[in-house]
This record gives sequence, structure tokens and C-alpha cells, in this order.
Amino acid sequence: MTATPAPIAVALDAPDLATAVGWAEAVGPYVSTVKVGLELYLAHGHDAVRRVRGASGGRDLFLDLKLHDIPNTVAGAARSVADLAPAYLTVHASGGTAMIRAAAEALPQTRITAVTVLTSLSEADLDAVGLAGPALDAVRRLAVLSVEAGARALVCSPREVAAVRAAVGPDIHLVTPGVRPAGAALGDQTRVATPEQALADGADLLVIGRPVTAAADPGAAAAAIAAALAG
Ligand SMILES: O=C(O)c1cc(=O)[nH]c(=O)n1[C@@H]1O[C@H](COP(=O)(O)O)[C@@H](O)[C@H]1O
Repeated sequence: MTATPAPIAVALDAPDLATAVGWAEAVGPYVSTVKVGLELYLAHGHDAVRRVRGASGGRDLFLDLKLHDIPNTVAGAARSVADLAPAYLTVHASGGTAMIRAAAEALPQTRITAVTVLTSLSEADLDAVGLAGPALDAVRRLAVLSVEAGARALVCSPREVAAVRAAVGPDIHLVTPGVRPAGAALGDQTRVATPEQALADGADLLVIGRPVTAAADPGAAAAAIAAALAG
């Protein structure tokens, strides 16, 4: 077990609970956080969250449900997961100020984490959905709006993290998916950087899924990334 686990949230995007529990056990010694997202939560719910958290050795919980609805509904959804005491709960920043505030008020102990612009989206994708202009402009605008509404963490790509840090200051946790060790397959991610670069640019927590969980030995993959970050 490493003395200080690395600031990594491993995305436990597994089709079944047994696989997710195995990954959580393997990576728990090396990482600070485990992330449960829609694939696992929608199939197995609260029980899955408790099981993987236990298997990880009690690492912090990042509950990635990307809530996006009217404020009353989002507040209710946030209350529905209060007993899991997540350190982070995601909402889509584009849901707007009142929605983010409703989540923050419903779950004051949790860092409501606003997802700015998905790391899978390219500049061309943004054009197509009517968000013309550099991704950075939209990310920065949504970041500032979210923090003003009570978000205490933000998700952006590692390419934008330095600019977002400059815009929101030191107290907001910046979380970056779209992290790929050099040479790793990008999959569906487009706005990416290496773990070392993301951390150097000011990220507090790196979300990493397939580079760890698709490896032959997920524990060894997590340990290698953690060691690279420590070095
Ligand atoms: O909110 C997230 O965690 C998230 C936001 C985002 O913009 N991009 C993104 O990839 N994610 C999540 O981060 C994880 C990335 O997984 P890999 O691409 O396998 O490393 C997945 O669980 C995504 O759902």
C-alpha cells in the first residue's frame, strides 16, 4: 500500500458488480477515490456503491450521475443519494444556476461538481450543438457560473485546467477526465493530456478509467500511474 494515495479517481465503468468490486480491490491501495457512474449505478444502485467503496478500502466516493433537470427534481435526486455521503456528485453545468444551487443546498456536505463541456466533445461537435467558438470559452463561462451558484468542484478537460484555475481561484477542486498516459488509446476522448501534464497544470483529481480498468492488471496500471505522478 502506498503511503499517500495518488489524486486519481478510477472510473469503475463495469457491466457487472463483480468486475467493479475486483477493480476497486485492485486499485484501492494506490488511488484516493473511486468513481461510480451511470453504468454501474443504474444497474445496481446504492448496494453497488457501498460494495465497491468497501472493496476499495474506504476510498472517497465520486458519484458521477451527471444530474440535469429542473431544480426541484435535481434537489430531490441529490437528497436520494445523501446516505451514500459522496465526496463528489456531478451535475451538468448547462443545467444553469438555479439547478446547481438546488443541488448544493440539498447536499451541503458534498462537493457538487459541475461538468462544464464533456471531454469527448471536439470543437466541431461544439459547433454542431450551437456552442460555436473555442471550447475554452464555454468551459470558462460555465465554470464561473457554476461556482457562483455553489459548485465546489468542476470537471473540465486537462487542456483547460490552467485557465479555469486562473478564473475560479485556489479553493475549487478541479477534476479532469480525458487523461491518457503517453501512447494509451484515446477511445472516445478528444480533449486529452497525460496525467503528469494535467497535474502540473493544476488539476486536483484525475479521472482515469480504461487506461487502468482495461489493462491486464488494473492494480499494476494504477500503481504505475501513481508512481509516475509521485516522481
Ligand atoms: O464527469 C465525468 O467524470 C466525465 C466528464 C467528462 O467530461 N468526461 C468524462 O470522460 N467523464 C467520465 O470520466 C471517465 C473517463 O473514462 P476513460 O475515458 O475510460 O478514462 C468516464 O467514466 C466518463 O463518464
